Amino acid sequence: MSSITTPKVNQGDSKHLYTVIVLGASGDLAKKKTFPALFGLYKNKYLDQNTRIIGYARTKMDQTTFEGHVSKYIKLKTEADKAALQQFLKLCSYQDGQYDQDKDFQNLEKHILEVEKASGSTARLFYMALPPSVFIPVATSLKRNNYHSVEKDGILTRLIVEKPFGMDLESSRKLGRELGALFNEDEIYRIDHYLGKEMVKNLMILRFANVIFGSVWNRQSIDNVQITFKEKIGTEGRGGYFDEFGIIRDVMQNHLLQILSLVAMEPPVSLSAEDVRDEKVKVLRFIPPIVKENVLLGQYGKSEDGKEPGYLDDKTVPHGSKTPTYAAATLFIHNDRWSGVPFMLKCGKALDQQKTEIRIQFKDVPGNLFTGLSRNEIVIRVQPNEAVYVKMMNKEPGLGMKTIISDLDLSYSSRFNDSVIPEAYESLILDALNGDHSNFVRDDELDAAWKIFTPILKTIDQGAIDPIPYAYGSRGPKGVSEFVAKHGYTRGEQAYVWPLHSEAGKDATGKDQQFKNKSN
Ligand SMILES: NC(=O)C1=CN([C@@H]2O[C@H](COP(=O)(O)OP(=O)(O)OC[C@H]3O[C@@H](n4cnc5c(N)ncnc54)[C@H](OP(=O)(O)O)[C@@H]3O)[C@@H](O)[C@H]2O)C=CC1
Ligand SMILES: O=C1O[C@H](COP(=O)(O)O)[C@@H](O)[C@H](O)[C@H]1O
Repeated sequence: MSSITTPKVNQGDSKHLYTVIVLGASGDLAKKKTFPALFGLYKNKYLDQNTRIIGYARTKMDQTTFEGHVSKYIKLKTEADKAALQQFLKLCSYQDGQYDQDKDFQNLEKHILEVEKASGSTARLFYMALPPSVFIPVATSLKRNNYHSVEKDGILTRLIVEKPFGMDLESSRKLGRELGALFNEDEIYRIDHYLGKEMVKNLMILRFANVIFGSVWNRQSIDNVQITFKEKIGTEGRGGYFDEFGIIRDVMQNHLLQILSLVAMEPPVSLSAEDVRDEKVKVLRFIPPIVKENVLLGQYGKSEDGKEPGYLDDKTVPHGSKTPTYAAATLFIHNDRWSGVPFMLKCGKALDQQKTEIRIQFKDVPGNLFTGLSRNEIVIRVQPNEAVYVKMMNKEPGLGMKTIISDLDLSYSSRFNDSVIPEAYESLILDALNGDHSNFVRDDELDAAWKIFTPILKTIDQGAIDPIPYAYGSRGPKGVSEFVAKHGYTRGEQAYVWPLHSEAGKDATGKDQQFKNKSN
């Protein structure tokens, strides 16, 4: 049985023991992602057992309430997990304070110093799980009251920053300038949690460690690429926040574009963070801004049965808002490898299913030896049910020479069933502790990304594109199939059913359902 690569066991930066300070510790992100990820690392011994965790936020909480908050989303499967959580909570403490008061950050400093004295830690990782409005005030207060350097005091400081990194090119640059005046680029870790997902991290290996993929990864062989993000849930509970941003800023400009850059970049000189990020920036700079003609927007309404509310039914959403909850956009990369190949990014909320996938569709087979062929596709399923499958034509078993569509299927659940896939946040926090920037967004990468999206976002913000309504729980707005077809995606003549590798996937005769497919 093969095993997937697990992060190297490293107790943080080799010579440093960390105190992790979570700012915004009372919030949603901290409770749903940050604390569970820190616990996951602790439990699996990727975090030094002497690491200390301090929460900081405005809400007043005693230790018991804080522990309840830390534990709320931690899943405990075994008795050993329960025991580990009790040990983990002993490492956690909380301090309340405002986000713009020096005296409160001085109190935090006293708390950190006490913790450092007791644990012997020599490095601080500040994790900003905060809304963008307090981002710079907090960074300024930290720099004034809690910043140390290895050179001056033997203490290392690192800062993890969460998106959104601005609203457009201008605001992102302003944020970058203000943050850059406080911290060095090598102290900043901008999180795009999609870069911590197993299948996104797998992209470089698939591309650059397989000669069979490497040699066809270009415009000569590939017809079009789709990167799709679908969520079943709507904006429930965060409509007010979401309305300021819309789906393009929420998902497409960051998560999907990061995936695109890994799919499309040239091989890096080495796996070093700077070499990888140099290539990602380079490919983004070959992409001109998205034009209106290559965009389709949607906004969800009530579900067909009327049970699920529409986006505009949310009282926190401004009346008559045109904010898109669905977007499809086609980008082109004007370089030798990709010229003319459409990269379609699609994302939406309140859709028929949850999935994130990369679908690389190849050109038609030249000539007319066979008819009714479907195109080859490489599909990389990021989530759920991680998989890589290659759709290909095969001879239908039996007498005759009929073709049938089939697949080479690498489903992680059956191939790597003894391996645990780490949560994206676990992987990224470990990288930050280890000082590895490869899977974090560099400032010039951000700049290149905003250049692609800012003009179309301005057009959308002016209300110049009406979103097409779609029902909650549907495939998206009418026109999506035509949109992808316009940019070259062909569904093929043969119906394709995945046999599922289970009894449910067999028909009455015990044959895989796949063989019931109609072929030429
Ligand atoms: N290892 C694994 O896990 C494997 C799983 N499978 C599963 O088998 C099933 C079929 O796989 P696959 O061949 O890749 O998918 P299909 O080719 O059936 O369809 C996928 C693509 O076509 C689009 N699409 C779906 N329905 C329509 C429609 N009615 N009109 C136009 N476009 C449509 C989808 O778009 P959109 O998503 O945007 O709606 C998507 O881009 C999937 O559920 C897949 O996950 C297959 C092989 C291996
Ligand atoms: O950043 C975001 O991502 C989530 C989806 O993340 P996932 O890991 O669950 O796929 C999305 O729901 C949210 O709107 C967005 O801000």
